[in-house]
Amino acid sequence: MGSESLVHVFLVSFPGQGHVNPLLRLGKRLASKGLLVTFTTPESIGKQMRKASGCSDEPSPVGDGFIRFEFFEDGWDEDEPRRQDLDQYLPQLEKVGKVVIPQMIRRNAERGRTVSCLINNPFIPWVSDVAESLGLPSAMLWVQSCACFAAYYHYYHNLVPFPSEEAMEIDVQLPCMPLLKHDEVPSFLYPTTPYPFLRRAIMGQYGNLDKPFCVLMDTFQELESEIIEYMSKICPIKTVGPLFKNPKAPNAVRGDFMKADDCIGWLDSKPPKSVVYVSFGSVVYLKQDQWDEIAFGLLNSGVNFIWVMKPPHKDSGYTVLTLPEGFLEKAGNKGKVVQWSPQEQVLAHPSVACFVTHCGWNSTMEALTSGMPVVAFPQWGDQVTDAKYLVDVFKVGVRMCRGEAEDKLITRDVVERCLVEATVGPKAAKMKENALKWKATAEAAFIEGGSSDRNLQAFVDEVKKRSVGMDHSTAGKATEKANEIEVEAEAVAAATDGKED
Ligand SMILES: O=c1c(-c2ccc(O)cc2)coc2cc(O[C@@H]3O[C@H](CO)[C@@H](O)[C@H](O)[C@H]3O)cc(O)c12
Ligand SMILES: O=c1ccn([C@@H]2O[C@H](COP(=O)(O)OP(=O)(O)O)[C@@H](O)[C@H]2O)c(=O)[nH]1
Repeated sequence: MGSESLVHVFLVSFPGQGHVNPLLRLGKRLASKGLLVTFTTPESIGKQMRKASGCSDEPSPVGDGFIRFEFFEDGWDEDEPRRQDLDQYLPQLEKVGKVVIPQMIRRNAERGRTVSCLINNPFIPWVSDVAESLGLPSAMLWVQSCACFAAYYHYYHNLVPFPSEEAMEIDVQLPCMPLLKHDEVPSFLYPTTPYPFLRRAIMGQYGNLDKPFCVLMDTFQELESEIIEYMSKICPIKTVGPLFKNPKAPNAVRGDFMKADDCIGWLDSKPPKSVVYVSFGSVVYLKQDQWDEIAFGLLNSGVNFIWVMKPPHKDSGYTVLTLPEGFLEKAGNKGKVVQWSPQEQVLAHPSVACFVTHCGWNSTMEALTSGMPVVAFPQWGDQVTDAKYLVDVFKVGVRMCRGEAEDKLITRDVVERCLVEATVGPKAAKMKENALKWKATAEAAFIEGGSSDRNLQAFVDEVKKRSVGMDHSTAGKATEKANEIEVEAEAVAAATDGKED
């Protein structure tokens, strides 16, 4: 069957690695169940994805369906530094997206690829408005834990007290969740967060939560059962994780912004469970003094290690981190420093003993599903909550810090102690045992007939059902509406021409 005759879903992603990865993985899972999937995000990132991962606009076969990429211009010059400022960039994306997404959908319909459903991830809630205005169903993929979803929900609706300027250090009790200490609540909710724009970006989604007919989540029933059950009564949640596992399409299509450095050959040469993998994800950037302590901690502990040292974005304002003098020589063949790693492969490798992680939700799911114990080094946002769960609830980790808000230098001795604790002795063995249990539970969820697979199938069936109900007049209406929007946009562009800075 050609890709034209398939039900077509259109995925719109916020341009961050931690957002693209889970949405693209969802796209691959949907394609493998027989849908045509178009994935879009701004061209600024599209360019990087094409170069690093070979993403193309030609449909690639995935299982019974296809996936293709179609990027859009966000209206700013290639090297516009304002992209680093979300308070400026998010409104720009919304302004442009509300015009260009309907145009893309119309062009697709004209080419025989009528779109049946729009799916977005957080930070771009206006995608549901676009869907609504076109008469299309929409869904949202939540890319953090259900626990964090619940925390933000209760904050947004003022359902329980959160830390405030009057009472900074209060603990937070949410239904069906362990008590969160004040610094275990997603840190964007602290009154003192240095990232209020990320709080606004997340909260935007809650203002629009009545629009998507389904909230998909990259978690699984058995991992967060009580809170999933609780929140399911309030929101149309479907857990579909771990999304990075796709039995029918391993690794074919990827969305990395940077090409991964090869380190698998090096890992192959190391003994089983002898390597510590250290990565802080795609956005966290530590300070130089902390970096130095980690470097010495790694050297002093004598472990083998792979350490990801991602260069900062040129407009981020961060100064490039350096390694202590003589570090690489001292580490010799014991250590490998890379700019970007093939993380899924690294976590699956038998030589790796533990993962020093910033506890981003993607990394958290990848670690659990790979049966990998962690050393938790959270910084901000959901990371501090994920760290609490990894250590106290899932029991697969040791805690190395409590987050950036603590503003505490973690010394080399502490780094060394945590590395030893996570790799040798009875505590390490127990954590590994727990991690392997999570791996098995995750596998049972994503294989055919598991909880996540059933939820995904139910979602696909629902999209198909709605697309049948959506006769040509609805599709025609979407095209008509897109035309109207385009005419309006042209008028707006003409009226504002030359008036913009
Ligand atoms: O890419 C960004 C940007 C950004 C800024 C400018 C620009 O032009 C493009 C992007 C800002 O904040 C982020 C925050 C993120 O938090 C991360 O989001 C994940 C998914 O929500 C969580 O799981 C992780 O813990 C958390 O670290 C992840 C990101 O990818 C980003
Ligand atoms: O060297 C690296 C570092 C990270 N990742 C991937 O980048 C994503 C990071 O997402 P996460 O939610 O963990 O953190 P964020 O970058 O959003 O803070 C995960 O899927 C990782 O597998 C990777 O492939 N190579």
